[in-house]
Amino acid sequence: MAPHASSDGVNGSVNGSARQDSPLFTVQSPNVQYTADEIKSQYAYQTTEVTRTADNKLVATPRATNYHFKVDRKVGKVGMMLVGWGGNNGSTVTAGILANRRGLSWETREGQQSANYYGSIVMSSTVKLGSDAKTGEEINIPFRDLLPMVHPDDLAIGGWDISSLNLAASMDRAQVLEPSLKSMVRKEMAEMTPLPSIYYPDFIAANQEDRADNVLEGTKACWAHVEKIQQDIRDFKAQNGLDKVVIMWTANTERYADIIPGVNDTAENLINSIKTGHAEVAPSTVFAVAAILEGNVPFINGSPQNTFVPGALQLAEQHGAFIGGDDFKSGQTKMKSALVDFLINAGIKLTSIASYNHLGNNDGKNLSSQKQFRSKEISKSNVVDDMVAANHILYEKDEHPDHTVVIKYMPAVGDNKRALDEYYAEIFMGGHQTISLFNICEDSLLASPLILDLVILAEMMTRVSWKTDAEGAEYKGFHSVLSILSYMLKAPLTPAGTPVVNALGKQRSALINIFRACVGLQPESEMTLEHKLF
Ligand SMILES: NC(=O)c1ccc[n+]([C@@H]2O[C@H](COP(=O)([O-])OP(=O)(O)OC[C@H]3O[C@@H](n4cnc5c(N)ncnc54)[C@H](O)[C@@H]3O)[C@@H](O)[C@H]2O)c1
Ligand SMILES: O=P([O-])([O-])O[C@@H]1[C@@H](O)[C@H](O)[C@@H](O)[C@H](O)[C@@H]1O
Repeated sequence: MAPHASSDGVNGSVNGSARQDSPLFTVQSPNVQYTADEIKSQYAYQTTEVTRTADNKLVATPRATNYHFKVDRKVGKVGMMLVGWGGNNGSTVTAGILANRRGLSWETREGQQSANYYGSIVMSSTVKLGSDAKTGEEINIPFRDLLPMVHPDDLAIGGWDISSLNLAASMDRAQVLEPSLKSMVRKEMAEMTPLPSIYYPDFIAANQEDRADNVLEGTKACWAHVEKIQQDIRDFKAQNGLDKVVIMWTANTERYADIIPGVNDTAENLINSIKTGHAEVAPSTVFAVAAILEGNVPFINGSPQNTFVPGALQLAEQHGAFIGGDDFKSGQTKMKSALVDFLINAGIKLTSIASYNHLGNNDGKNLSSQKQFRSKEISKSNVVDDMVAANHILYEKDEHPDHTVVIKYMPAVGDNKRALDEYYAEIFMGGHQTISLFNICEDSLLASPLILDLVILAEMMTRVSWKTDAEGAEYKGFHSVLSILSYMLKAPLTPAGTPVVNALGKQRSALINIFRACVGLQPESEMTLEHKLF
């Protein structure tokens, strides 16, 4: 088959094909074995265990835990199903894949523009592999070459929307892409039509009702909805000959669901609540349950609502299903998670963070409703907690900077969100530093690459397994909650009882170093002793 089968335009899907794995590098080590199908590694996980003495002194003890990792090298054919496919993000990421797949370039006011995957950590960032044996210079490789990952060009694309517009009309409605580019993908996009979806009006803003003309019967959860979504997944897989599907929620932000004992607090209660049509089960939770029960269908929540109520979390763990979320970290918050990390680690005491933004797209329209805004306010506000808590020199226990989040809907600016931030800090000897940022984020052009990274990395994790050195230990998958995805998310979901890390640098290092461990490589320490000890 050609590297990328042209889109066959089947409703709800666009065909793709698998790309074979030809590694850019191999690791020469007794701890790493390569076969045609697998990479197996033995890895000494180095940590430092800290204990406290009776007189409150700390004792640090190096520890090494041996793990065995196994990577399935066969990527197979992968599909991405977007909930909210007809939205700004959904139509933009779809056009982006088509343009890259065909190697398009188009005329803009600034001249000729070629398709790219800028903003994707997988496709457009590099990582340090090591140093040249002869010259000592850094050797950096594309992130995507760390492990055999699906190429976004090869993704089959499908999904659902409560709006019936085909993807060409959705692309026009989004007003994100250049007309010259749109004209080049219009025909293919026009052949893509979102599958009808479930619509429970109470969970999104009332101002969304005018686009809800592609909805399944029923305005609250029912088991038929779960079964219909599962059938849609199976049909999509069959139509495209897929080995795997990843589902991404990029539909509107929902209000938070109340956590109600007996309703959504356990897996059993949640399933029963769906079966009995309880009104407090959100569409996003119904999609998550359908994906979890379908099996081997990772479900990622790109929006801030609490899709993963306790019952959904328990169900995912019971089924060993991968879930991840919440809320793409695309612009204002991504900048914040890097800047706050830098300032506090530089010993500068942030005392106030004011984050305002206005935008004019449909996301902004939905967020103009208080309940939906509240979901976003929560995800945008918690992003500094871990960095503040880590520095007890600057902050007393439970002390934190003032932090406010304001979002206004201003239709005129469309998808080109204006983010205005002020960071106010105490510095040496009573001084103050004020950092004022004006950040025009083209929201969908920043979020679309994150959708690809989340899908590619979630699929990658379905092909990674691990075991300990224990006698008779069996390989198994990572925990159901994919906290490894946190770099792309504002409010990273983590396994119960584990810490939430928002610092952008730590998130990226964790992702890279776990992938390095899969091929038996220790983290890059950046010590470069070879340049210091001679
Ligand atoms: N930079 C960003 O764009 C960004 C960043 C972080 C989070 N997000 C979140 O991503 C989501 C999508 O953003 P967008 O700009 O594409 O918004 P959008 O409003 O353009 O698209 C959302 C789509 O979801 C559809 N929809 C709503 N309810 C649905 C349902 N139950 N089933 C299927 N489809 C449904 C709508 O019809 C719409 O087409 C929003 O929740 C937003 O908060 C976006
Ligand atoms: O990722 P980020 O730029 O901090 O946050 C964004 C918000 O500022 C914006 O108001 C909202 O509409 C987007 O969905 C996104 O959540």
